[in-house]
Amino acid sequence: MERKLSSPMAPTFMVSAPGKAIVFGEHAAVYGKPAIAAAISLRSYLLVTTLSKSRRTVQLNFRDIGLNHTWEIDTLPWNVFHQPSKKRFYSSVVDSLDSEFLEAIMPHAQAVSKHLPEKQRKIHIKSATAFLYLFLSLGSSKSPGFIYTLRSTIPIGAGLGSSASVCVCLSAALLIQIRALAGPHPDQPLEEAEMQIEHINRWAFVGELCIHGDPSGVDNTVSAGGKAVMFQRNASGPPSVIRLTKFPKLPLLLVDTQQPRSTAIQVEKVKTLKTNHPEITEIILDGIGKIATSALELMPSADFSGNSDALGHWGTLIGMNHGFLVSLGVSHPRLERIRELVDYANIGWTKLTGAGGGGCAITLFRPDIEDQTIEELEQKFSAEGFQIYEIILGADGVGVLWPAVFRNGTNGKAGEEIDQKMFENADGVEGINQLVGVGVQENREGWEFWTRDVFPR
Ligand SMILES: Nc1ncnc2c1ncn2[C@@H]1O[C@H](COP(=O)(O)OP(=O)(O)OP(=O)(O)O)[C@@H](O)[C@H]1O
Ligand SMILES: C[C@@](O)(CCO)CC(=O)[O-]
Ligand SMILES: [Mg+2]
Repeated sequence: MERKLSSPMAPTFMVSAPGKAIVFGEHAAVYGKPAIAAAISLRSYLLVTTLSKSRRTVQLNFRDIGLNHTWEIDTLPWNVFHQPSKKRFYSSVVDSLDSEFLEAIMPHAQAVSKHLPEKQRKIHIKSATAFLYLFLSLGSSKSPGFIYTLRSTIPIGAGLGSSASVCVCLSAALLIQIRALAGPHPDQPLEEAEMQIEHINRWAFVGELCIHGDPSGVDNTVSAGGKAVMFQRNASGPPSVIRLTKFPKLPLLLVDTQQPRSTAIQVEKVKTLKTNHPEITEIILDGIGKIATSALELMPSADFSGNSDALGHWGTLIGMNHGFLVSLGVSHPRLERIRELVDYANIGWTKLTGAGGGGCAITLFRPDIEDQTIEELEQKFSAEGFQIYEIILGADGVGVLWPAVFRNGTNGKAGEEIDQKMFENADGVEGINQLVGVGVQENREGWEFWTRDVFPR
């Protein structure tokens, strides 16, 4: 059965999904080793506006990367996607990309931002490809016109799962539009909510495939489900995912090198190393997996507040994990500089997080470190051009604001629509958070999440 995207009368709505920090196991996760990751309080927000019946266009307005492109719905390659032999039904499990689909999309994705320098254009093409693949897989040629406006507070290409959070937003929005999802609502049975998260997650993975090449699926899994997970890819079938209900409250600092890089390229680097030095690389990847397993074993007994033993064990594992990642060639001099500054001060353990090659590092502080010592370190980071993020681990997963109206009158009149221009023009991260940030208590009103609070913050 083919489902139609919702009618022209549908109200404007918004979806949101978090970024993530991988605490243990990046890169090894691609090769089926376990990884531990947590959703963070930085998020992406996608506003979906339905156009009047006569305007049959779809507009992708991805403000953070300066992408704004409109396609005529009738000119998109629906015939290729909807061939009887290939039709991807809304409930299918898709775990690889179809080369014929990609070929059909390519001219439409490449039509974006023709006049930009190659590097920037590549970013646009990746996002447009992910969008078109999902839109054509899930939507219908009879679709009314839409505008998809996206803003994110997650730095792009910094290892914090920006791509996955965008893909989760796109997947959730499209599945809502074809009415393949009920809820979320507060009295929804847990099992039903979990199934819907999984549905969103699977299509988000397809988006990640368009952006990354060979993603393990850990980023979209933790972004969709929120909180924290132990994730392990299986040789066939879906990955094994354990939701971690007792994730410790960690004294953590997140530092961005501001050195951009692409996850796909870093993953490719490890692949080449594995081809050239299969045995040694396998030992390293296996070692990383053992670290994640060991960290998980420590967790049920770990009360990290004031328990220096448990904290110290995790710290040692963080240091070892980083060492292995250095051996895989995915660190960067700027990441090593962060580690060096923390090591000199002897106040904690540092590892890169995400794909490396730049991007972010996490530092776990030793117990009883004076606030002043941390402040001094933060000043050094700022002076050397590093950016510090304050994050909370264990954030909510994907959520919906339906309809997208202000509930309490803090930002606009209660009941007034969050219109596209207002959202588009929100001033930077602060402006986005003030307008719609679900981390801001007043803005949470009206948002519904499929995830439940499994551990206290
Ligand atoms: N806010 C955004 N707007 C539009 N596209 C985005 C946005 N954030 C990420 N993307 C897309 O995702 C790509 C970056 O993904 P990439 O996987 O390289 O980095 P990341 O997801 O931030 O880091 P990691 O995968 O290591 O956690 C960009 O090139 C762009 O195509
Ligand atoms: C580097 C990697 O392990 C994590 C990227 O956040 C890639 C992946 O698992 O898809
Ligand atoms: Mg990514």
